[in-house]
Amino acid sequence: MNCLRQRYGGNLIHTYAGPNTVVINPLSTPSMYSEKDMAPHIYSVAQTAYRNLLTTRQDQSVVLLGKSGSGKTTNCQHLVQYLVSIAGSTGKIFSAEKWQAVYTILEAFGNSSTSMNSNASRFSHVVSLDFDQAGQVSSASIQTMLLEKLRVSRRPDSESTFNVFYFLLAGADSTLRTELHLNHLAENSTFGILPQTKAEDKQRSSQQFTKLQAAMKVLGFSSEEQRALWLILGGIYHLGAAGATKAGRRQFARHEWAQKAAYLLGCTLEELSSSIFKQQSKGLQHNPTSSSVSGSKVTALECLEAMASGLYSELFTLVISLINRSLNSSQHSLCSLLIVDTPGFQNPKVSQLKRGATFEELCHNYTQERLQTLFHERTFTQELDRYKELTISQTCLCFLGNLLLRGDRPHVFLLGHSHGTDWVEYDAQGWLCHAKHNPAAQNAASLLQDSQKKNISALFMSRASGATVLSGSIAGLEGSSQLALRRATSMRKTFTTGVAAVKKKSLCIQIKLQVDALIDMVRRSKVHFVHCLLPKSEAVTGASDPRVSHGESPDAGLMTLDVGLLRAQLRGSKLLDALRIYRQGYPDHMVFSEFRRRFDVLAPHLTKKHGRHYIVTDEKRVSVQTRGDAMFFCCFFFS
Ligand SMILES: Nc1ncnc2c1ncn2[C@@H]1O[C@H](COP(=O)(O)OP(=O)(O)OP(=O)(O)O)[C@@H](O)[C@H]1O
Repeated sequence: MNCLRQRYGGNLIHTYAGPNTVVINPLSTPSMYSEKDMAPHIYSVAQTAYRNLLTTRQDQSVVLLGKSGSGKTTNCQHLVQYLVSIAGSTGKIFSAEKWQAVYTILEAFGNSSTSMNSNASRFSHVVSLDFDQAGQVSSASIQTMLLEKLRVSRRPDSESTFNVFYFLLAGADSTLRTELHLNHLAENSTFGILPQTKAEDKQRSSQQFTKLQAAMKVLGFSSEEQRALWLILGGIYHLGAAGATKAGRRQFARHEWAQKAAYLLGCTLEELSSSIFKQQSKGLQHNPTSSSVSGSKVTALECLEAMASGLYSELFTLVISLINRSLNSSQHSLCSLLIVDTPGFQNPKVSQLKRGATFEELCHNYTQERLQTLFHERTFTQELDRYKELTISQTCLCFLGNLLLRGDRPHVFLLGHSHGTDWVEYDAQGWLCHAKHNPAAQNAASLLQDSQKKNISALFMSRASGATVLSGSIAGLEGSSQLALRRATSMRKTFTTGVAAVKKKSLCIQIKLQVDALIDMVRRSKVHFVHCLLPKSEAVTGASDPRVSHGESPDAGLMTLDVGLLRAQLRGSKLLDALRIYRQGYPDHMVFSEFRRRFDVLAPHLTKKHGRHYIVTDEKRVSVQTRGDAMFFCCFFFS
C-alpha cells in the first residue's frame, strides 16, 4: 500500500507485483506514452508478451482486470498502439492511424455514459494480432461479445444510450437530417433517446460525429455502407418516438413516427408492425412450437424493445465485420497475441446510487469474476502444483468463494464479488420477463435482409450465412487465415457441445457460453495480467473534477488517494497473496525442452552426444545426466 501510494504521489502509476502489473488510473493525461522503454510501464507488458511470442512461438494474451472506470480500455489502446508500432506489419497494412480509427468507431457504437464512467464500454472484446515468421503483424481482427444491446431501449435512470445516437443527432448535416427525417425531433421517446440540451455537449458530439465519419473513411467504409448505418440508427430512433400501446391490441402508439421508421428501414408499416408485434419468427409461421405460445403475456413495449435491440445488435455485428475487413489478411501467420478488455466491475453503490444493480451489470460482473478465476488458476493452482512437484514448502492459502445473501426486500439479493470485498446489491425485479425469448429480436435480421433499400439488404444478405456471428452473440469470426479459422472453430465448438447444444436459446446459457468461449480462447495461451485500480470513488461519482487534482504537485495524488478503496481492490485481486507465493518458489522458470531449444546453440556438441535422448516427452522425468548437462548450459550461458 505504502509503495503504491508513494509511487502514485510521484506520478508513477505503474508498479510490478511479481509477474503482474498494477496500473492506477492517473485521472489526468500524463505524458508518459511518448517513450518506448519505460519499466514498469504498460509498454513493458507489451514488450514482454511480444518477446515471449517471438522466442517460444506460443500464443500470448494480455488480460485487463478491474473496476469500471479504472482504465482498462485506455491501457488496451496503449498496448495495441505500442505493439503495432514496434512490430510493424507486413506490407505496412496496419498503421497507428488505423488503430485510432478502430477505437473511435468502437467507442461510438459500443460505449455510453454510465454512473461509473462517462465513456464506459458496454461490450467485451478481444483484439487478435496474428504475427508472421519475421515477428510482424500479418493480420488482425476484433471479436466482440456480450454487447449490452437492451441499453438502446432501456437503461437505469441518469445513464445514456450508445454514444453514436448523440453524435448523429448533433452532427448530421442538413442533407442527412432530411433523409433521416431528423429536422423535427420527437418530444418523447419510449427509448429515452433525446437530443442533448447543453450547447457544449452538442458541440462535442458534433465534433465526434465528424471524427467518426473520418475514422470510417480510414477503414474503408464506403459512403453507401455509412448511409446504411445511419438509416438503421434513424429507424431505431423513430421506433422509440413511435412507442407502443400500454393496453389492448399490441401496436404502435404514434403511427406517423412508425411510418418514418419503416421508410428508413426499407419496409412497409404493415411488415414492420407484424415483425414486431405478431410474436412469430419469420420463416417459422407453420411451426407449432414457435414462441407465439407465450405471446399473450408479452407486452407491446417488450416487443418494441426486442426489435430495437435486435436491430442494434445486427448493426453492431455489421460494424465489427466492416472493421475486420480492413484489418484481415490471408497472409500466413504463426501465432497470435490477444488483448482482452471487458466492462469492469459495476456497483451502483460506488457511485452513491440507491438503485440495485441490473441484470446487465450482473453479466459484466460475472465476466470479470471468470477472468479473475483464470488469474487464480494461473497464479495459485498451477503454481502450487508445480511447487508440490519441486517439494517447495508452501504456506496454505485459503480463498473465500463468492458469497450470496438474500436481501431484506423482495427481489433483492447481495453478491460479495472479489472474495467478498465488493458487495453488490442486485434488484431482480423483471429479470424473468427480460430473459424471455422474444421473436421480434430475431425478426430484426430478416427485416434488414429483406429491406427494399438496396444498400441495407446487400450488406445483410452477404452476412446471412452466419459465418461472421455466432448464435447472434459473438461477432467478428470472419477471416480466412489459418489462425482466424482456428479461433472461429474453437468458439463454435463451445456453442455446440454438451448442454450448450440443448439450451442454446436460454439467455443465461447464451451469456455463459460467450464467457466460456472467451476463457477457452485465452486459456490456450500464456497469460499476462494487468490489474487496473481506481484511485478514488469521486473519479466515478464526478463529485470533484479529478482530472486536475493529480499531478499538480508530487504530493497531490498521494493526498487524494482513497486508501480504503485501494485496499479493498488489492484484497479483492489477491495480489499480495500472489506476491507471497511468488517469493516462495522459483519465480522464473522454463520447461527443459524450451530451455534446450533456446540455448543448445551454445553447446552443440551436447546435442550431438545425446541425440534423440534430448527430445523430452515427459518434463518431470528428465534424466540425471541430462540435468547435469543442463547445468552446464546454464554455467556456459551466464559466465
Ligand atoms: N493511463 C491513463 N492515462 C490517462 N487517462 C486514463 C488512463 N487510464 C484511465 N484514464 C482515464 O480514465 C477514464 C476511464 O478509463 P477507461 O474508460 O479506460 O476505464 P475502463 O476500465 O475501461 O472502464 P469500463 O470498464 O467502464 O469500460 C477515461 O476518461 C480515461 O481517459
